[in-house]
Amino acid sequence: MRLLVEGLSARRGEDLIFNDISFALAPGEALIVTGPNGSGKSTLLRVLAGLLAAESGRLYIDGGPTGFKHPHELSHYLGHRNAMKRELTVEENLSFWQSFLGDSPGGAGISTAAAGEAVGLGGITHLPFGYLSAGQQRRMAMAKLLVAHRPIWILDEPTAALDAGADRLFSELVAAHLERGGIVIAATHQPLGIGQSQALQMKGFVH
Ligand SMILES: Nc1ncnc2c1ncn2[C@@H]1O[C@H](COP(=O)(O)OP(=O)(O)OP(=O)(O)O)[C@@H](O)[C@H]1O
Repeated sequence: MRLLVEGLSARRGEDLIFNDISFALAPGEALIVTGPNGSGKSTLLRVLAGLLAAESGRLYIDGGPTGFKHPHELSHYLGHRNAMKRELTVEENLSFWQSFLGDSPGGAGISTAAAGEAVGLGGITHLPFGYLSAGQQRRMAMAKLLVAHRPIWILDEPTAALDAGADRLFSELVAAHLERGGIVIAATHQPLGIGQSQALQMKGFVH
């Protein structure tokens, strides 16, 4: 399976934020998206995740699983926000995402308890999400990536608010996903420590 992006452009309001972006990612490959604030990294990721419509271009899967309409059905999206309800426990939040997302063909997510363990917070999944510290909340948002199988991980500033230990843990989770033949697209201002990857430098407005 390959993820192919050809001539993608996107508009926000009146402005063309980026134009003619193309890349191809095979299993085990990562794309790191960099660029100054406002250069369009989040916009690109949201288009890839199916949350925003592209102005032009296309995004498709070559080979691999069938029976889906858009690549976002094969993708996890971790945005700036953690997408968890503060009043629900961590366990309830992860269970919601597990059943809402379901597994893509070709794999299965791990249990919510195992995902809590995997991000180093196994003992506190019974707590309301809102009780957790900012870094713990981000770790739990990462656990969401593990409870449902999705071969493509789209990550927007995944390590913001993380301490050095969590940074390392996150690199390990991403590396393991790539080793299993996953694909990763990450926007970041800091290195993710995942070895070889493709790079895309966003420039900002296209006039
Ligand atoms: N809903 C919107 N309507 C109009 N313009 C928008 C909208 N959302 C974002 N923009 C503009 O699109 C541009 C790209 O924003 P985007 O969030 O993609 O940048 P970014 O590279 O991810 O920035 P950062 O590094 O600060 O997260 C910015 O100039 C922003 O003001």
